[in-house]
Amino acid sequence: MFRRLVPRQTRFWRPIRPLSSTREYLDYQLDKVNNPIRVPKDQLAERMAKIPLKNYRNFIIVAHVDHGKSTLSDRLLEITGVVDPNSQNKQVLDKLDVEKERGITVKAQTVSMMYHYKGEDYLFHLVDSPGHVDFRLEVSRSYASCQGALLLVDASEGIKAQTVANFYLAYSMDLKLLPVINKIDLDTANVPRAEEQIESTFELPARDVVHVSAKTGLNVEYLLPSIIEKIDPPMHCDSSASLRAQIVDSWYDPYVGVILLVNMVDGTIKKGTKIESCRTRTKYEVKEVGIMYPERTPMPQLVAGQVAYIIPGFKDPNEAFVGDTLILAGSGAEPLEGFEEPKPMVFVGAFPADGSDFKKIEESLQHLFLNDRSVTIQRATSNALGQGWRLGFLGSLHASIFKDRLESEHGKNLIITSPTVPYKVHYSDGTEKIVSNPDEFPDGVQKQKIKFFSEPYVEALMTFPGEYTGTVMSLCDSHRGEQVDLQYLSSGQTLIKYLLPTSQLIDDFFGKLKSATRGYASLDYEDHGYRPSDIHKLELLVNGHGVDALSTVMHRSQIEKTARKAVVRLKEFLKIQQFEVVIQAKANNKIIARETIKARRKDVLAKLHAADITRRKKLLVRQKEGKKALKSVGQVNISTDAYQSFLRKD
Ligand SMILES: Nc1nc2c(ncn2[C@@H]2O[C@H](COP(=O)(O)OP(=O)(O)OP(=O)(O)O)[C@@H](O)[C@H]2O)c(=O)[nH]1
Repeated sequence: MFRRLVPRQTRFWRPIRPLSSTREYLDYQLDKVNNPIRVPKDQLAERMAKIPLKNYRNFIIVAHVDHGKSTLSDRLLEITGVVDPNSQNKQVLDKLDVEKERGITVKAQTVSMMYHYKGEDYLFHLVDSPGHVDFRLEVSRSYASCQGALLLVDASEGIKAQTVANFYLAYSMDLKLLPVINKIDLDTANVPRAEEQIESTFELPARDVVHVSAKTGLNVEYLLPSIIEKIDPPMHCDSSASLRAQIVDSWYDPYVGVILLVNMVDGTIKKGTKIESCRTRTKYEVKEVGIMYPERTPMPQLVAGQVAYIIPGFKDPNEAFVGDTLILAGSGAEPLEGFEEPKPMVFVGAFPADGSDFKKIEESLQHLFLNDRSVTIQRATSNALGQGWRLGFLGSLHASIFKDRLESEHGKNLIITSPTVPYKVHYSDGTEKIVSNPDEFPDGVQKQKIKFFSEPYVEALMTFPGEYTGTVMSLCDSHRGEQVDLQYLSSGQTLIKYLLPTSQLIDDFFGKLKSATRGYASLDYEDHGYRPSDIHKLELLVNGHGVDALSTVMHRSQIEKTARKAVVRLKEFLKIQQFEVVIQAKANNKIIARETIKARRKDVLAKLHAADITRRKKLLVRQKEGKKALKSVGQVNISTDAYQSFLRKD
């Protein structure tokens, strides 16, 4: 009889605390027969209200990119009945289109689960966090509402750079770590090696490691008892104290306006509660409260220890501040400590192709901003492109994802300039200025009062198979890198640390590293401050007029090659003009490269039969419309397409 209770796939099963003996494992299986672990949806509110704080578990899943966080979340949601295992809805927590398209997590998402174990109900709040370094801030904010973390490691890849970085972040925030080895179903899985790495790198005992396959679901259900046993409840929270709820995330819904995800630290909140923002001192009356299950599910009230949503009933995204504390109106309760402010590493300019779209695009930028507080937005003006915005991002993946989100909404209506890093200008009188718009970078006579320039650096940590050591070192050297550390690990991997200019990192350094190591390298980095540098502005001129939106700043060693390439590319995209056009690249008051486009007139009617009047009119109207999409620099009209093609990476 016992044999039937133990599924065949449990040949992979090994003692997992708290099921550390066969006896306990069988008890668990029998208990499950009598007490289903799933809580029926119609009993949710009633049973949730009775769960004591000691039965709450708030945890996050952290791992290197692609090690299976979102897949594991899917399985946990299925086991606890939050989603139907037969539904086609995969990667439930990757909600943004860009996440589904690219298969990566960009936003941390929270979901609640209820679970019945050994005669008691438990309430879990699970956070699926992004793995990529660019989203570190998003991860660290999510940590604030968690007491534990599942540290997921791919059985065939082992520990990678971001596993290490995420481990230290979680460790520094005092989270209880539960090591999990995933993808044990793969032929290439090497569980003993991954265990050995977890033990030697993180000093987490191998006997605590749970082996799972998030894809097939193997062993995933045994993670839930481990979470209960190993991760502490949020005992610092107090539902009898005066309300204090911290805003963890926010997003916009066209029907109900702004929605806030809050970490309930103290007190309770329900529909009709009058709340106050500690930051703006504005008061609101709560319209709805509830949990993410995985969609918004209204509840009669929220209590301390929960991570859940509230609808405060306002529509202006600018009123919501992540990190802000909400208290009972007029209670005077002390605000909670806020979050670290985002520090943008990459900037781009964004301009509407047609100036009349400015208001519409600005509104949608604000909605995107509401959902991604790591972006900074400022209005900016360009001589060539008119009024637009300067956007700041945490890294190049972050920038490219935000750009995708904007482009999918505004398509061809937006021109986005090349990414740049914030450079520093040090003046002779001791003052400093950060310049994040290349066009504002001092040039020519403006340089007289300047002592020197400096540029931001990162300390990059890379891991890859030992055979690529030489290739990676020459890649780093050719990107102005400076070696800091080199270690050969027992697993046959090399770990190196380099100081790299951030400008080099954002120029698809990771892509180059991946192709140099046939996809095996992993990269992590942290800010390393500014270092003096021989940097200059490279300007593109069309018939003697500077095209400010195409200016870039770079190290002296790159100027000549970039200048030659740029004039050829711009010539290619400007193509047909009605008179001769001279394209020049200028740096340090010197023309470095030049191309000329010979005059040519395009006759749209050339191939048309003289009598075909309607067709003739149509073509002339189309030509007129085409001209509207042109932006004029000096006497030369540059089409939106030409800007977009030039600025697109080849
Ligand atoms: N064979 C196998 N594949 C898995 C398993 N778990 C996840 N995968 C696959 O690994 C890939 C990455 O999985 P995700 O769940 O998207 O990984 P992630 O860690 O959420 O990725 P990011 O959010 O981008 O950091 C997908 O193709 C999954 O199908 C597993 O247990 N076995």
